[in-house]
Amino acid sequence: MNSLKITDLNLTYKNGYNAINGISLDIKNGMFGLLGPNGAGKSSLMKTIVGLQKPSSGTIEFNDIDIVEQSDYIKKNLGFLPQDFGVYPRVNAYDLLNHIAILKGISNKLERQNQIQYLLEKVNLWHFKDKEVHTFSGGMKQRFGVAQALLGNPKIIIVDEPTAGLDPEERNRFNTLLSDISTEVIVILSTHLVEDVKNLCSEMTIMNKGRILKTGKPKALIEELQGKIWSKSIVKSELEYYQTTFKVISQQLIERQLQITVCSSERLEGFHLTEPILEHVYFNVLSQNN
Ligand SMILES: Nc1ncnc2c1ncn2[C@@H]1O[C@H](COP(=O)(O)OP(=O)(O)OP(=O)(O)O)[C@@H](O)[C@H]1O
Repeated sequence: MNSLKITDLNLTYKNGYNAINGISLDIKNGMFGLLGPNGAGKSSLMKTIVGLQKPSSGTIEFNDIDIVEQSDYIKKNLGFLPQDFGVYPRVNAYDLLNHIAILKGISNKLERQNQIQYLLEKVNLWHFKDKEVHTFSGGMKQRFGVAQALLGNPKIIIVDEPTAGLDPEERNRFNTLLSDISTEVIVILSTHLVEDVKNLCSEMTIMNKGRILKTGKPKALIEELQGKIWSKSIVKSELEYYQTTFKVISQQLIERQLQITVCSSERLEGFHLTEPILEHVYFNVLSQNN
């Protein structure tokens, strides 16, 4: 079992901005969702974990090794799947993986061959090994991304907004693949999409303004809101009244009708009691901390 233990982490950028404020997290094998709006500090946290920048204070231990001091240890055990690789060189899938494997330090040729074949089969791209990666569809590129992240048998994989740009079928296939992998390693999924966390993660945290606002199992966090989520269709001119009178956690247009959602422990006359979902957890936590 791998473990990533972050204790009282702080990061202040040179311009004085506190991007990480006293974050503590304990992450084990499985998929961990790091959910927060744009600018919440997710990238700052990821970059600090992988050793691209040093925290101002606090500790990060990976399998009991202090990786702030020994960042090589995490780099050796890390797989990274960025949101977008940018432009692919005009090289076929096999050769590109071979090149990345060399960069990752897999110096034995036979070992490289075995790993590349194994991984291309695992992500269902073995038949396309001679095809240039820039000609792949979005889903194939994402699966290729997973294969490159898995080269060298990493113990921790960091994935940034993985399903952006995938169609629903590709998204399902990709999600199944990630969830298969995560039984033996830590996978941290950084995203602003509640949907991805809901589908994939057994543990999650919601962060904003550099702080952790809530951590737990998605199911348990949803359960906490049972009997407290109320919704109502209103007209736009009433919105201000409802916002000042109730704790409105979200508003959305449903068939051109404005619907508000309110979190309240007390019964609300004229509202419908609604089954809580993870979006309610997310918006409720964010609205408490704005
Ligand atoms: N090098 C830097 N110097 C100063 N401020 C920075 C630096 N990098 C990021 N920030 C600020 O830190 C805050 C958090 O940014 P960060 O990129 O970590 O957020 P994020 O949650 O990953 O958002 P996104 O999903 O938009 O990438 C932002 O307000 C950003 O402007």
